[in-house]
Amino acid sequence: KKSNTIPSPLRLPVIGNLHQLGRHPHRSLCYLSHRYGPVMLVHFGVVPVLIISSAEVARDVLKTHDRVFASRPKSKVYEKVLYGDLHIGSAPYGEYWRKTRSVFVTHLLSNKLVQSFRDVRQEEVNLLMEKIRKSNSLPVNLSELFSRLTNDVVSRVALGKKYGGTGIDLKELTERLLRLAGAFTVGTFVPWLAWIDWIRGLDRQRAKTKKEFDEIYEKVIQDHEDKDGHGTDFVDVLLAIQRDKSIGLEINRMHIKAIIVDAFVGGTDSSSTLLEWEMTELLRHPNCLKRLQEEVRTVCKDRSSVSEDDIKDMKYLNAVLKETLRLHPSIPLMVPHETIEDVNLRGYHIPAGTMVMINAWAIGREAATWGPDAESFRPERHLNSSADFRGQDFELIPFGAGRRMCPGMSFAVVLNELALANLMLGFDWESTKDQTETDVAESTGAMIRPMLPLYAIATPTT
Ligand code: HEM
Repeated sequence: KKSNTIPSPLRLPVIGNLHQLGRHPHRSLCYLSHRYGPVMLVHFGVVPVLIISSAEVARDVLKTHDRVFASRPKSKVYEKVLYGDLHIGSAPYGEYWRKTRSVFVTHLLSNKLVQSFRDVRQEEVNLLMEKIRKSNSLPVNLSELFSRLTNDVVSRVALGKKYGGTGIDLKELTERLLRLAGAFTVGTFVPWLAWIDWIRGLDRQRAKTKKEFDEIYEKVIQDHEDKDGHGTDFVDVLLAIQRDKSIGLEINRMHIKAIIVDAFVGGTDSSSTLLEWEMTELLRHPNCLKRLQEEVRTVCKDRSSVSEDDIKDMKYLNAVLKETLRLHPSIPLMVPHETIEDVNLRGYHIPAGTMVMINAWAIGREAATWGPDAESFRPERHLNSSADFRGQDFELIPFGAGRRMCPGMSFAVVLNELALANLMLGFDWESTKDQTETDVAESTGAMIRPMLPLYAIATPTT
């Protein structure tokens, strides 16, 4: 039977392998997988977690056995800080998840709708450029500006306006929510130590934040109902779906709030983090920065801004995006999956109800696929390669793949490319530090951004 036992590092009583995870579990699990293989069982406290660390096995999980691996583990944290299983990201595989996800994809994030918010994106990117221009070549905090950009775009698309100046700071609240949702909770993995979370005050903070969120969204929905509008923002569309029961999904206020939170939680930090990593890597690699600027300036000769129509001709821009997503997937361990029935994976028996994590970070750095320079930032590698992040190529899965793949990918990519291209056209860039020192140290948590805020000096080109 030995050959059928899933390789697993030795574990300690009570804490299992938690002591081996360190500050950056995606890195520690990657190193462990070099020893134990791409299918490895570790224990987070008393909870067994299957870790997948190669493109080949990810294909088996997300394509061959996609349905079996398509559920999510139940999360007490989601119940305390968010709306539990009502979110698309946390709902177990089943009828509710299928229908809500279909609403999200066809009614909120269809290609047509993403296109219809084109003016919103262009206006917000223009505002970003304006703010940078005002920095007068002094160091500017790009992390803060990128976060403002993605929050404002999602806010306008989802809620119809930015809610700035109304005493409501959705950006601060979303950041707090993400921090609390991602904070390590002892009780999740060692239930009889849950009192530690209580002493740390985590439960209290989560309840408080949830209440604040709930009150704000209540007000937002009320505003929309009072207007009785038939607009196109997410709340309008969801209220219309609530009235018109023909799509077979009964939704109430809690569902609407949960879906709006999905747009904020899914679409703000992950997108601003991507811009931060792109600029971090470009500042560290001035040759790549120069090549990208040349491409953008050639395509947009004599113009002061880049439009979305110009992007399709920018091959190097797309290569920079892919290379950044390969080395710095915003959510390196993706969102945990759970098996809905027993399955045989590469000769190992995986029981129903097993938590599964796919290490997209490790997969993006596999030397077997990406070569000996897998750790280097080299966008050129994508120019003659067909590998894409759209869920068909398992060596590049920053948005996941299969049934649970990120439904917001197109939304994120179009804003990202527009913003980055404009930054390249409008400014010359200089790091505030020696280029080799520009920091690639990572934050902690489920979402990995640069540990320190990114500052740079921008000199307008016109
Ligand atoms: C750079 C930006 C983004 C990245 C890197 C990203 C990445 C991911 C990843 C890795 C997953 C989990 C996939 C899996 O479990 O297999 C996910 C799920 C999800 N994302 Fe994104 N995402 C981004 C932007 C967005 C945007 C803009 C939205 C919405 C406006 C969004 C909404 C969601 C939702 C709702 C899910 C849950 C899907 C489900 O469980 O069925 N994401 N995303």
